[in-house]
Amino acid sequence: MANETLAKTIKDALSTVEIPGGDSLAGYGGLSDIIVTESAVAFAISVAPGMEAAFGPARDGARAVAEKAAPGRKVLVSLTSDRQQAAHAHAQKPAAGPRREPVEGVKHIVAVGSGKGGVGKSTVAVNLALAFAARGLRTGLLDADLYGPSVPRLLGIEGKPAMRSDGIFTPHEAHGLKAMSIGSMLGPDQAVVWRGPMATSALRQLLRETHWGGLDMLVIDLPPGTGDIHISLFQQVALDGAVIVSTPQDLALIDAKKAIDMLRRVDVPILGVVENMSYFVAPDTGTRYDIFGHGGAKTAAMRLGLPFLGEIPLVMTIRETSDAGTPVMAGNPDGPEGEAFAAIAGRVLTSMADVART
Ligand SMILES: Nc1ncnc2c1ncn2[C@@H]1O[C@H](COP(=O)(O)OP(=O)(O)OP(=O)(O)O)[C@@H](O)[C@H]1O
Repeated sequence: MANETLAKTIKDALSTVEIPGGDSLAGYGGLSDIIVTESAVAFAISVAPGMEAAFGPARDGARAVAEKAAPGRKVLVSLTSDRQQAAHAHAQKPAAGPRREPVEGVKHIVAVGSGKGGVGKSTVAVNLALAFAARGLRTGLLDADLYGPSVPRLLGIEGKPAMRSDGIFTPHEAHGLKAMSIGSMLGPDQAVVWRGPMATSALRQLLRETHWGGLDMLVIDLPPGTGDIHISLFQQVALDGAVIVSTPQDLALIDAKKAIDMLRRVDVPILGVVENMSYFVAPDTGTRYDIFGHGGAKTAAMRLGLPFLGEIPLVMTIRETSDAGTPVMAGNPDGPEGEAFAAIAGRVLTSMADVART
């Protein structure tokens, strides 16, 4: 069935779902558009603050109806009270919110974030995960970068993950990692239509409705910047901490500081800062050039009292191997770039142990 036809079928079927007050969900003003992709169906139900519990049965009913109408697709239904979300996002210090729950079958979770896009956050996240795996840790990678999911390309994975009959995903496996990407749930250019609450809910379900199968470490590649998705993730998931990736340029550092500020406000331990594209190594001569004012992130980390985790040079091999779906840590772990990532992974583990002690 075409995606638009299926969206209409689901909308019609929602007329059988009752909301508090006795009306049907199909006619309710707080129901979002129904987004249908090849692998997923997503929609949001916005309710007035305080009405979440009352709408719980409607959400469950809506999910059941949509699952019946769209067998084989993951159904993501978010129930949100928009005003509260907005208040959380902009409050000086967001409320601790609901309990921070561990993820079943996952011992440790590390998020990788950046102040802005394009600084190499996904590249660092993937290679960091591979470096953990190389140390013998059972490692997973969750690509939460809704607006530029790059893990499928970086790991060379294609298609949607398998889903069990109970709706739980079986993650992809690549280079010894278990991997899930929000990208495999979206069609091309679809991120923009996923409103904040819907994206948040999709992410929560990806995290919690995947059979990770016993992991020592889960690395989450966050979307760039700071927003509702981050805050809701930080409020709901027990993270060991976050790694911030920045380039040495002043502007990237200003944004990185904003991300650090947000993490502090939501009480997420900051494990340290990685400087990516730290210096340029000429491919022909191997000569090193500090063209971006190398060292900016280290200085910033020291000023902010944060561990500096290491620097990664700007080298063509990193880009080429990533584009080919075999990141350096998978293809050439003993080369200089691989060693840099391995050293950073070691410092992240030390930092996690330090945080756990305090
Ligand atoms: N150290 C590096 N040397 C050379 N190229 C790099 C390096 N780090 C990242 N790149 C390249 O820069 C581009 C952006 O990297 P990446 O996708 O990891 O950034 P990002 O911060 O996750 O961006 P976005 O937020 O847009 O997803 C990619 O083409 C990647 O291969």
